[in-house]
Amino acid sequence: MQQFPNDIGWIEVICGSMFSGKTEELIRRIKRAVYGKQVVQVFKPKLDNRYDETQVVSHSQLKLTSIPIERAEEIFHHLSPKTQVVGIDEVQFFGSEVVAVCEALATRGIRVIVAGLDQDYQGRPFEPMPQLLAIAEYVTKQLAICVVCGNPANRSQRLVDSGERVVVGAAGAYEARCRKCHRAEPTEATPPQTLDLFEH
Ligand SMILES: Nc1ncnc2c1ncn2[C@@H]1O[C@H](COP(=O)(O)OP(=O)(O)O)[C@@H](O)[C@H]1O
Ligand SMILES: Cc1cn([C@H]2C[C@H](O)[C@@H](COP(=O)(O)O)O2)c(=O)[nH]c1=O
Ligand SMILES: [Zn+2]
Repeated sequence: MQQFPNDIGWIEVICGSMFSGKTEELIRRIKRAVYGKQVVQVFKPKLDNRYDETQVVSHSQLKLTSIPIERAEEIFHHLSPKTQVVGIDEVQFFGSEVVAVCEALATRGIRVIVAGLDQDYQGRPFEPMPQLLAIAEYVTKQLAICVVCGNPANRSQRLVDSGERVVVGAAGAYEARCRKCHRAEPTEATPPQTLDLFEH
């Protein structure tokens, strides 16, 4: 009989806008799994080389070692038979095949935790997130803070002039905005708050 790492697997989705804390939440869950002596592997798309080639890095500089891959199926080439938890960051950069990969991992008894954008810069559902939300057992929607008005933000405002859906970037290229302040077309950056309460 085939041996599964856990009695049962499942899929957890952490979604939301940019700067909403998806990566921080992924790192928190992975850390807790490691405290629990679970065998963990984390993957990220090679495309996301903003802060580091191999590490998953949050906007607040929390870091986690990961395996960079181009296509979701590569997870099976790297997967150790003992792995109990698989984390995937920036899941929106994988094609629709990541849905079947997550499903297969969960069916094998693996806890799958994926983090990614639910909307693109125009506020449209960012595939494959809608499909992942449909099949997940657990869904967490994170909110950032709108940099224009201070309300909860569920959208990512693009600041660079491009109509391509995929444009890798962080602060300077995007900012968090609520639905009232968000514009589907790229806009200028919101001027920063002049009062600096934090030491650098
Ligand atoms: N407008 C904002 N709202 C909330 N957090 C922000 C904002 N701008 C920067 N941050 C920082 O981003 C961190 C979240 O980073 P991260 O987990 O990488 O987000 P995500 O993966 O959702 O883009 C916050 O803890 C905070 O330090
Ligand atoms: C909205 C939007 C974002 N992106 C890119 C920009 C970043 O590289 C990632 C999101 O990173 P985060 O960890 O959620 O901050 O996605 C994009 O390519 N297209 C978009 O529409
Ligand atoms: Zn706003």
